[in-house]
Amino acid sequence: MPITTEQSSHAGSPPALHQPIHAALQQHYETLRDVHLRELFAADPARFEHFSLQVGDIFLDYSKNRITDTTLQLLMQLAETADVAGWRERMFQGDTINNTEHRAVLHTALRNRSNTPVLVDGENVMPAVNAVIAQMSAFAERVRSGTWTGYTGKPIVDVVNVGIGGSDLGPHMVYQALKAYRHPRLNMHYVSNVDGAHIVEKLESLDPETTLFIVASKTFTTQETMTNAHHARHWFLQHAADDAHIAKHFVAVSTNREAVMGFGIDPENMFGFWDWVGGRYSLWSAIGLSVVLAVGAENFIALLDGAHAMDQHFRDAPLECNMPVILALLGVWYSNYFGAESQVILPYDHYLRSLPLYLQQADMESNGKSVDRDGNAVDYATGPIIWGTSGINGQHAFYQLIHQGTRLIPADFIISVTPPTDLHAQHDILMANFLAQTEALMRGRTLQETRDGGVTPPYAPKVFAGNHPSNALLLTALTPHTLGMLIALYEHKIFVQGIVWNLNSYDQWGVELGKQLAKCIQPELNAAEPVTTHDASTNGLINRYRQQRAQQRAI
Ligand SMILES: O=P(O)(O)OC[C@H]1O[C@](O)(CO)[C@@H](O)[C@@H]1O
Repeated sequence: MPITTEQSSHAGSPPALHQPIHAALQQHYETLRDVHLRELFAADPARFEHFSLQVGDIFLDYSKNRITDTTLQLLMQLAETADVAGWRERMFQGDTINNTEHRAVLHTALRNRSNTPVLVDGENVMPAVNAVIAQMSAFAERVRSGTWTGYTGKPIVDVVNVGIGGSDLGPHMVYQALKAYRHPRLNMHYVSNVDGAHIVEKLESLDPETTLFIVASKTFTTQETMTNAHHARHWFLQHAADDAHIAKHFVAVSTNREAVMGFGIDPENMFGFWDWVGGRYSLWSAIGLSVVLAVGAENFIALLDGAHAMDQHFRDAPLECNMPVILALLGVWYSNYFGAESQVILPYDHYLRSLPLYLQQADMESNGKSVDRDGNAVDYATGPIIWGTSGINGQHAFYQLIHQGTRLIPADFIISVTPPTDLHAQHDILMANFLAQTEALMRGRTLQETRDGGVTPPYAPKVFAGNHPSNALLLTALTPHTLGMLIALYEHKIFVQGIVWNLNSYDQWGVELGKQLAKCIQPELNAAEPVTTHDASTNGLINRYRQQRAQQRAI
C-alpha cells in the first residue's frame, strides 16, 4: 500500500526546480558533465582568484568545483527564482516561516549584536535576549570565581550538561573547539544517551560536592534528558541527602518554566529561551550556558559577534559574492544535477573534530524532507547525507572511496592557518596533507602519469579519474569569533538550500514520530502477555526481548 501525503495547493509560485531555470541548468549540466577540472584550470590561469572569497577571517576557495561563470550565473538565477533574498528578509524580520509549528525562526536575534529591534508578534525580543545573556554572564562569573559553591562550601569543579540533539551537540562541539580558552578549574561533561552506561560511567569519576548539573532541554519533556536528569538527581541526593541542596547543584535551560519547577529546580536558577529558537539552532541561546561557564562571557560574546558578522554578510552581500549562498548553490548543483547523495565535512583540526556530527543534525534534521512546505511530495533530491570526521584520520579510513569509488562526493575541507600548538612542523604536515588531498581529488592521475610516476605495473588500477569537487575553507585562527562565523555560515547555507528546495527547514516531524512510537512500545516490553499489536517483525522482536529479559531476571 503506497503511503500518500496530503496534497495542498501551492500558495505561491511553483518551486524553482519546476521552473524554466531548472531546464536551463539541466542543459548546462550536459555541456559540463564530461569536462575535467584540469581543463577548467588550464583555460583560466586566474581561476583561483576568480572563484574565491574572503569574509572576515574565513577564506573560501571554491575554484576546485565543476563550475564555470555560466554555472554560477544560472545558479544565481535559480536562487532568485526561489526568492532567496525575500525569504532571507522574512527570516531576519521574524515572520512565521516555520509554518507547521507557526513559529518565527530567529536564532539570528540571539546574536544580534547591533541590538536593533527584532519584533515577534509586535514585541521587540532584544531586551529579553540581552537579559538572559546578562543572567548567564553573572551566573558564570560566580561559578568561575568560586563564589558559587556546592552544598559543603567547595567551588564547582565539574559541570555536567544533560541534554540531547541541539541541547548537546552545539555546546559540546564549541566546548571542544575552544579548548584554548577554557577555565583551568572547570571541566565540562556532556551526557546525552539514555543508555544508562553513559551517565553511570560519567558519574563514576565525579564528586557530588563539586558537581553542577545543567539540565538542558528546550521542551523539558525529552525522555532521554529527563531520565538522565532524574538519575543525576537521585545520585546527588544519595550523597547530599537533603532536597534543599538541589538549588546549588542543578540549574535548567528551557522554555518550559512549569516543567522546570516540577523537576524541583528553583526558577531563579532557570535560564530561559523561546519557541522561536529551533533546537538545532539553539547553541546561541542559554543552551550555550556550559560554553559560557567554560570560556567566560567575553569569549561567548565573541562567538555571538562572529555569528553576527556572518549574519550581516549573508543579509547584505549580493548573492553572487555571498559565501553561504555560494556554498548552498554548489550543494544544489551536485545534488540536483550530478546526483550526488552526500556531502563530506573534513575538518583538518583536532578541535573541530565534532563539527561533522554537529552539522549532521543541523543539516539533516533541517532539510531531510520529502515534502515541501505545503505538504506536497517533492520530485527532486533534497538534503544530502552529511558525514565526515577529522580529515587526517579520514584519509586513513574512507578517502579511498572518495578518490576511486563510483560516487561523486563533494567535500568541504576546513583548516586553520594558525597552529593550535607550538608544534609548527606538525601543522605543516597537516596543511600539506590538506592541500595534497584537494589537489589529488581534483587532478586524479592519468595512465601516462601513472607509468611515468615510478609505479610498478599493473598501471590501470592505479589510475585516478580525479574531477572530484571540493571547497577549501581557511580560517585565520580558530578563535571564538571565527568559530561563530563558521557555524553561522553553515546555518545560512542550510537555510538557502531549504528555500531552493521549498522546504520548511525548521520542523522535524520524522523525529517526533519516533519519539511517539517509543513511548507506546516502552510499556509493552514488560507486558504480561505476548504483544500482537504491531507488524510481525516488531511483535517478534518485542516478544523475544520480553522472554529473554524475563529469563535473565529469573536467574
Ligand atoms: O531540547 P529538547 O527539547 O530536549 O530537544 C532535544 C532535541 O530533540 C529534537 O527535537 C529531536 O532530535 C531536536 O530537534 C532537539 O534538538
